[in-house]
Amino acid sequence: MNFFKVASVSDAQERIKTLLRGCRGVEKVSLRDSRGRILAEDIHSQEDVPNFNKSTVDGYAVVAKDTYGASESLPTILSNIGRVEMGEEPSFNLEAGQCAYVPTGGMLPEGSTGVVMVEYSEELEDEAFLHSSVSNGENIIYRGEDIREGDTILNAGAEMTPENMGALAAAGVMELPVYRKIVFSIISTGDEIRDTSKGIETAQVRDINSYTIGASIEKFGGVVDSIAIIGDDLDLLKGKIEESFKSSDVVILSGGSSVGTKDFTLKAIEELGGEIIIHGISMKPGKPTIIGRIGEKLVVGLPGHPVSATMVFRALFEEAMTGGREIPYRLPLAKDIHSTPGRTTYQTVTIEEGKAVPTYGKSGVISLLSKAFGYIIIPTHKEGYRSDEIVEVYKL
Ligand SMILES: Nc1nc2c(c(=O)[nH]1)N[C@H]1C(S)=C(S)[C@@H](COP(=O)(O)OP(=O)(O)OC[C@H]3O[C@@H](n4cnc5c(N)ncnc54)[C@H](O)[C@@H]3O)O[C@H]1N2
Ligand code: MOO
Repeated sequence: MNFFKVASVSDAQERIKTLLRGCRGVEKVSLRDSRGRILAEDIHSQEDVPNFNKSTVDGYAVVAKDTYGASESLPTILSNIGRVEMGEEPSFNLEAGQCAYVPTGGMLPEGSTGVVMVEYSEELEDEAFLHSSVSNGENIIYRGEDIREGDTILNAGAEMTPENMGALAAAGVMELPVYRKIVFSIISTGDEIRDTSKGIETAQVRDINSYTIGASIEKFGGVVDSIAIIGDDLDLLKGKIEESFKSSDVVILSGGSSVGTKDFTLKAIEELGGEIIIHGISMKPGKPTIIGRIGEKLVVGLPGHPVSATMVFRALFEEAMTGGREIPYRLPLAKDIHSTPGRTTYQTVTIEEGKAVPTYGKSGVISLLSKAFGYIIIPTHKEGYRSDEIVEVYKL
């Protein structure tokens, strides 16, 4: 393999980001179906939330000043002028010397500046004895206090979390523009690869990569359109890539990226008229990675080794697809780690007694990942980390 163009991890990430942007259209989805989607435009509120002054307690709406000095032994006595019903506008206003019963969430009569909780009151015919004072604004949410008409509720790029969905629901935004999900096809290559629950012959291997990559695509908000296993046959591979691109934005290949005589990924991209953008990344594991394009579409050849394929996919696509990485845990290291100079090392770790413990294994061994808690990234220029240094651990 000619690694004369080996790229840094950050170069490769930038290329992927740019290429994915080209595939990203915008579509409208209903608020109910928006969880996990990324907003394509800022969303402004067309209304005040709430659209009335409301009580946050069951109690008596008052002019706060009237209650000043009220206590258990010396109540304020106010004229009780009515009851507010939930969901209804009160038919009266409140003036000094008056109070009115308002349930939690009920609309306050105009003139109210506080609400005394019901447990500090006694109602006697058309009067209420209030045994506690309230300050101005106490127990009230004012019109527009939550969201004001014209406010930006969410910015473009925001992820639609349950909480963000709540904010849009409050303002009645029932349909929203989100980025279209990126559509992927996965092709696992190799004469030895099988996808079956039945027995396999000696020297055959069960397909792992379409599972790890497929699930990662969905986790990062993409769609898996098709999955195929193709033997080491250049024409079959070319045909499958062309077919996949009829309905996908990105084709992910695994295997066949290294130097073996049957490693066809490079040839397939070139013979389909594509361009090789990156061949080789200074990353460990995952050096023999290929990034190419055929027209506007992106083709990525991941190394066949399952640990490498999974880690490279995450390194290249997580941020580009989700807009950010999850915040890492900051933990002390249990022992020294040495890394390969000139390569960004993705080092798996477990956690024991609050410390990150590096775990080692070959990149063909998937249990290295399934047993790990997460990984740390050792930058190219670092030779490693010392025991007890604080490191950032990303969860797998
Ligand atoms: N002479 C050299 N040999 C290798 C080099 C090198 O620089 N010089 N690099 C090694 C590294 S590092 C990696 S990573 C692999 C990458 O090889 P390929 O991308 O060509 O992958 P394959 O040879 O097809 O497969 C490698 C290994 O992984 C297994 N595999 C492949 N696909 C799957 C799958 N879908 N599910 C489960 N396992 C899979 C495959 O059976 C092989 O065992 O090259 C090294 N060699
Ligand atoms: O890059 Mo290989 O991906 O180190 O195992």
